[in-house]
Amino acid sequence: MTDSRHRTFVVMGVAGCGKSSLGAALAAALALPLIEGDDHHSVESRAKMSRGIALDDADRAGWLDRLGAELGRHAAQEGGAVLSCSALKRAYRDRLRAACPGLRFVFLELDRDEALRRVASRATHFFSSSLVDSQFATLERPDPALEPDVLRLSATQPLDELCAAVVAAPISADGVCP
Ligand SMILES: Nc1ncnc2c1ncn2[C@@H]1O[C@H](COP(=O)(O)OP(=O)(O)OP(=O)(O)O)[C@@H](O)[C@H]1O
Ligand SMILES: O=C(O)[C@H](O)[C@@H](O)[C@H](O)[C@H](O)CO
Repeated sequence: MTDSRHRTFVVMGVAGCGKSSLGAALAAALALPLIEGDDHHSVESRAKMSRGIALDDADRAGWLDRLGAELGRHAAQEGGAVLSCSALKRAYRDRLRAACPGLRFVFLELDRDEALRRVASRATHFFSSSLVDSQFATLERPDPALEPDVLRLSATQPLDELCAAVVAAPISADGVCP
């Protein structure tokens, strides 16, 4: 029986990996609400990123708490949700896990050159392409042994294949991806 613990997802990774694209596709495929992480940054954080200044732990703390609260609310009221959120560090992911137990993460892996190409090709987005290197410097890749609730996928796969892989991923009795 599927419950909200099995239907609450965070699509994570560096800028440009495809979080928003896969998040939207997954939310549509599973008829779940989408929480776009970028919509919940403070005005100050968005201004920093537009100026090419990377966020730090303090900038991200309140943002992660707002996202955790949104996840918990949607899980309780709507049986799940899909969140697009960089969640670059283990501590950030743990903060979300604490706010919404049973989360499943989807890590979209992308190399630096392709991330830079994708970010630089977006003319209107607030995120400065000069920040791509800082995203990789901050990223703590999930260790499968320590974070078994993370499904790793190559971000270069076509969107429909990524979406199908998440939907088909096995779930163990405690709600994590084996
Ligand atoms: N699977 C994919 N294959 C090829 N291109 C993709 C794929 N997914 C997304 N893209 C493209 O990569 C760019 C970045 O995608 P998207 O905005 O979804 O990434 P993001 O991780 O949400 O980025 P950010 O965090 O900076 O907002 C877009 O131009 C999008 O069309
Ligand atoms: O943690 C962060 O540094 C931010 O969330 C960034 O990752 C951006 O929000 C995003 O990637 C650009 O849209």
